[in-house]
Amino acid sequence: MTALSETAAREGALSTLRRGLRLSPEFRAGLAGTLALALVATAGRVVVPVAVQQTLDKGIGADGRYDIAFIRGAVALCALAVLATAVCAYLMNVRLYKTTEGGLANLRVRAFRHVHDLSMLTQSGERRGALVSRVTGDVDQISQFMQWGGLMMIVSCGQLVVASVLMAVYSWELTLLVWAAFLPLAFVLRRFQRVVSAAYTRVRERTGDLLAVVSESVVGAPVIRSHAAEERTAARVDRTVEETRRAQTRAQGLVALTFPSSELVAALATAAVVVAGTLLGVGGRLSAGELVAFLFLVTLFVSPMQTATEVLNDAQNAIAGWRRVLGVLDTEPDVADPGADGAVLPRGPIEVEFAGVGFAYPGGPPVLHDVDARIAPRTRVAIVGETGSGKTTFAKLLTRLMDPTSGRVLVDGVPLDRVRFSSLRERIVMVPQDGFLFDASLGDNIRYGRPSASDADLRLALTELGLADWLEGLPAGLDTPVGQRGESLSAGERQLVALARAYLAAPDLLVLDEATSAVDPATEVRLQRALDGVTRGRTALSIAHRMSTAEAADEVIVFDAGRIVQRGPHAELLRQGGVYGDLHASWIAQRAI
Ligand SMILES: Nc1ncnc2c1ncn2[C@@H]1O[C@H](COP(=O)(O)OP(=O)(O)OP(=O)(O)O)[C@@H](O)[C@H]1O
Repeated sequence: MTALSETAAREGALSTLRRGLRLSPEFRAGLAGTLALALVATAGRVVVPVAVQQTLDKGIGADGRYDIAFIRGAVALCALAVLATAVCAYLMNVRLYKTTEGGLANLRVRAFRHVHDLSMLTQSGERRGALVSRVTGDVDQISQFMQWGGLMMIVSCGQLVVASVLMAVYSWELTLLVWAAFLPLAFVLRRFQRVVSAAYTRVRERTGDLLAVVSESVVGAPVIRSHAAEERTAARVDRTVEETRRAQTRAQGLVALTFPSSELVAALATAAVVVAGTLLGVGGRLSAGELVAFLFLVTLFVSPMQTATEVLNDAQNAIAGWRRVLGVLDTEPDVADPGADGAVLPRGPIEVEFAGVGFAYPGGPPVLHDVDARIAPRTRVAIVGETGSGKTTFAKLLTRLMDPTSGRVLVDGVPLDRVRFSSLRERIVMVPQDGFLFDASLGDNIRYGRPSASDADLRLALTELGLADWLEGLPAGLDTPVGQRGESLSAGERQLVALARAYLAAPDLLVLDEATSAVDPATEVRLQRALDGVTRGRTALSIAHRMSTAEAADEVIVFDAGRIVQRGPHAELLRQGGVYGDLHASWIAQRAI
């Protein structure tokens, strides 16, 4: 599987919510206590209507006389209830914030780790910005619901139950009337929820697209400027902003429809209660105090119905967010770590074997066909071939960034997919064409290969690679900041850092994708020297773009249209001519320009 899982996208809202909540067991921590607080907070609210009813019916007599002590007691009870409700609501809020923040932080970490575990192919199936939004914006949506909507849901449900029970105590006929008015609305809301859910899923998708387009435009700013494509890019960003706005407006519009309908039903229910309550009162079956208390309770019953529309809004947004986060977490890494069951490679130069290896990118034609090759330990091999002949694909299979479609890759006789990731990443290191530098100091970037290395270790490594003079020439030595993605260094210097990083990591098999960018003669000499130092005594495969690398290698492997067509030392291949002869001729011609 290479695309992100679609299971979550097809799943119903409730099942997504259930699965999402199960994913973060932290949400359930201390839930009983929070619910108890919610119950007290809700129960406190019904004290006021009951006290009013008691005051009207018992505190004030029909003859106009009143019992001041009774009324004082009722008022004091109300004040106490209001205070208790406020304190419980505060404590409940604090508890919910604590548990949800903890749960969401873990969810973010898990989603982020999982993105890292996914293979390169899966990651490239989704735009980077959209992947980022799954770990950031989508989790934020969940957070909003968990901290406000979720709370309201708990309180509202409690309020609905308590208000209904108390209303029934006063008059079951009037309670039936209120329920009869609201039941159709609840039914309609439930159906409507599906439409709203789809609208919010679209909002989350558009937001992900927006992040992807904006981040691509920022990262690609130099290319955009150099091709004077600012207007085209701005138009693309504008279009995505507009699509996001439209999706948001539609979703909010749908939700807005629910609010007036619940207002309307509330007004109708209240009017019906007044009329029917008066009739019951005239018939002697309801006192004035009971009718007033009932009307209070109807307000308590209605308010959860009204907040339900806002909660629905939040819940839909959160469910859409959960769908996208689950989409990441449901995706099985197709290049999986065998973990503790896997093999650990013993230290020492590595032997590599490709046995009948074939590979096709998802949905594409085969790009490697039946590749057989054995590379002896400590051999320095240059891989050459026309562009698109399959060299990088070969290197990615060797470093297990992807698995072959057919055949096997073995290191020291062990199939690569049986080797533990920890052992694999320690023993086999790939230096990509443009080794990514982080926005930190030069020293920290080199240390990335071995975090425990001291400054003295770094200096020694650079000296061994013949780069001591280069380090001396830098304004702040190892503390020199390299800027974002290493932009403060030249392309050649970035390659030097990438080589030093690999040298410090001391792998036993080194796979180098030689950079194609032209460098000045002094850096070229340094690079050659560093390359020699890094590969000495190790099994090393270099995807060679320079003739000098092929000449210096023990052996050259020539790729053509996904097959190995020639193999041997440079001088012998030169004598043979063929594809290597043509490549060599074009290198000579390039150098002459
Ligand atoms: N991520 C990908 N998805 C689909 N096809 C790809 C992908 N990467 C490479 N290919 C295709 O696979 C074939 C081999 O590509 P590969 O990058 O291995 O060639 P290469 O010899 O390293 O080329 P170059 O010297 O230009 O880097 C090409 O036809 C390329 O279009």
